[in-house]
Amino acid sequence: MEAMRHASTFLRFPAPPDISLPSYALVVLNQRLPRFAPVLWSHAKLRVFADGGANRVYDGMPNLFPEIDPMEVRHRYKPDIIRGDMDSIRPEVKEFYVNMGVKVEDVSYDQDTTDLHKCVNYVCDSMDELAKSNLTEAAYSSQFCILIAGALGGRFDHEAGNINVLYKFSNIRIILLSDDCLIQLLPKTHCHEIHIQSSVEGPHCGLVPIGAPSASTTTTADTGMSFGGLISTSNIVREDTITVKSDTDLLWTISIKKDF
Ligand SMILES: Nc1ncnc2c1ncn2[C@@H]1O[C@H](COP(=O)(O)OP(=O)(O)OP(=O)(O)O)[C@@H](O)[C@H]1O
Ligand SMILES: Cc1ncc(C[n+]2csc(CCO)c2C)c(N)n1
Repeated sequence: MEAMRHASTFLRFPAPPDISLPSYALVVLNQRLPRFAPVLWSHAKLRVFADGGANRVYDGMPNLFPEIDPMEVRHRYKPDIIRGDMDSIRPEVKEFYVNMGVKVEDVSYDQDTTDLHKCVNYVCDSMDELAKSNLTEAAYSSQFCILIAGALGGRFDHEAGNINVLYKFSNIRIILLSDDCLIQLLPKTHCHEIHIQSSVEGPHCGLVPIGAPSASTTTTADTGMSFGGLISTSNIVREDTITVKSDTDLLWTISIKKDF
């Protein structure tokens, strides 16, 4: 079985010279903007604000650059699109981005999917176009990922909806991020090789079987896990590379360091 490689090199600043960064899109949600948002922004191929996520960049990005005029900062961080049901973006924020020429797409006719889901659909459609023009299918699927800023914290229904998007799009690498941790899905179709970036992440980590119980998950040892039974939380990363193989899809989570 083919090993899938994971490495949160996108968090490292400056970008490591010896390792190529994955090609990724950035989606900003309506939750506290991570302090490392400018690092994620700088290498993103596509930048999308999910509805009220626009308010977070408009209000929060200037705070990360206190020495620069707030309006100048806002002009520097211009997204490719703002998409969602448009019930959270403030009118003056919408006007600001529309005046900059940003497309604002109201997709409120769909009341069965969240704004994050709608943004992931947009990224997939855009990347299909890019893939056709630029990359081979294999290179595209192995390298490309979607980083979701502001996916955790606050309302649990939103967090659950965000995690559900990982399962709905299990064939795409999607990484949920907050200031404190990241979460991604490890599909059972692959064995996984996680290369820990110890300057920016760890040591706390977990493997959580939310969708279905696991009769066998192998890391350093072999164990069964189930939600309601044993789950692997409050672990400490002890190796540079973690390998995981399971008979069920698992959530991988690791803490993000406070001081990088
Ligand atoms: N507290 C939160 N925690 C995690 N994710 C959030 C939170 N608040 C919003 N989000 C994410 O940001 C996206 C956009 O948020 P926004 O508030 O604009 O959405 P919404 O669909 O209007 O939500 P609501 O349910 O409040 O009407 C949501 O789809 C969700 O993915
Ligand atoms: C069973 C069920 N529960 C809740 C909603 C409502 N809902 C889910 S996503 C969404 C859009 C939010 O931006 C809304 C309103 C639904 N449709 N079906």
